[in-house]
Amino acid sequence: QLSGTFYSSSCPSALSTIKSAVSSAVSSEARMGASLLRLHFHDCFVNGCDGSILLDDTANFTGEKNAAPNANSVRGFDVIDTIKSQLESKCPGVVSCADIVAVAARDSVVALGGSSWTVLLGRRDSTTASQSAANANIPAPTLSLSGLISAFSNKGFTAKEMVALSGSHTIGQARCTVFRARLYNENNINATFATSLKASCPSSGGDNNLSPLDTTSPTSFDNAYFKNLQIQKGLLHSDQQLFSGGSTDAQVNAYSGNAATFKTDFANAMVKMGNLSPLTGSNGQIRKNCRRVN
Ligand code: HEM
Ligand SMILES: [Ca+2]
Repeated sequence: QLSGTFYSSSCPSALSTIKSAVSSAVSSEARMGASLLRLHFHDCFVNGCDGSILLDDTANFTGEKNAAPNANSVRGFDVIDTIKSQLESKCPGVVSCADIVAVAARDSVVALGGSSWTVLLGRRDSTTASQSAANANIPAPTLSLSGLISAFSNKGFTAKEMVALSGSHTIGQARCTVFRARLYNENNINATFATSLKASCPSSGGDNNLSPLDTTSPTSFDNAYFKNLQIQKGLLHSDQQLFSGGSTDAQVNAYSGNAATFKTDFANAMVKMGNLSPLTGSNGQIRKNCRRVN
């Protein structure tokens, strides 16, 4: 139902406009590429890729921005706003916020060295958002391997696709508060790695201090994340679960040994993620401002 050429006559410069804005944001701050990728994930896993995560809370509306997985964590909203205002001047009322997020995620991965994919377009924007669905559907870093497999299976993904998508953690940062318990309570962590992380993530305090999810190459979309898992250098509990003597060890080994396979499988899984229940036709709307309904 979505189509790669959806804007080719209604807004021919849509894709190039998004690409330039993402390139410039990522050259000012490489981490922004990671943040934009995550924004698309957290949009799509909550009632589909409909821009719901972009809606601001108001006095009489509670959206997803303050859900537990998003609060003080998800970022990139200003970049999306900049792109939206550029597109509203070029082609008013045409390009949805949900599509901007989907294209920005792809352009971010490419800007940091990942493989490209064709983003199918034509998603429309929601007029609602669900904090409770965000809390329920976005996987937590405390999940076990079976919990991770179920969370993705609930959205139609295989365990193999879950491993590929988790390879997103080859870029970006995480706050001390989400990995502290792993540093201080777990045994399947490289001792030198744990000691060095403890310097910026004390047993109490420093909750917002950041560490890279991929200690080797946090601004390069490569397969170093999987190599780190093999030596117990996963940052999150959930990361290390993928290589912990269970059913996904073999896939981690495969991606660790073959970066090209990882990048191809990742790109294919991203197309699938981008197809999660989009609003099309006359459902939803094209927001003028991504932060509020029209
Ligand atoms: C497998 C289950 C997953 C869990 C449990 C998980 C959890 C997390 C957590 C806890 C953080 C750090 C948040 C913070 O410090 O506030 C994070 C960051 C990140 N996640 Fe995931 N994630 C998962 C899958 C994914 C997927 C599927 C994607 C993308 C397709 C993704 C992309 C990212 C990126 C790029 C960052 C870094 C963001 C930044 O630096 O701004 N994650 N994730
Ligand atoms: Ca990397």
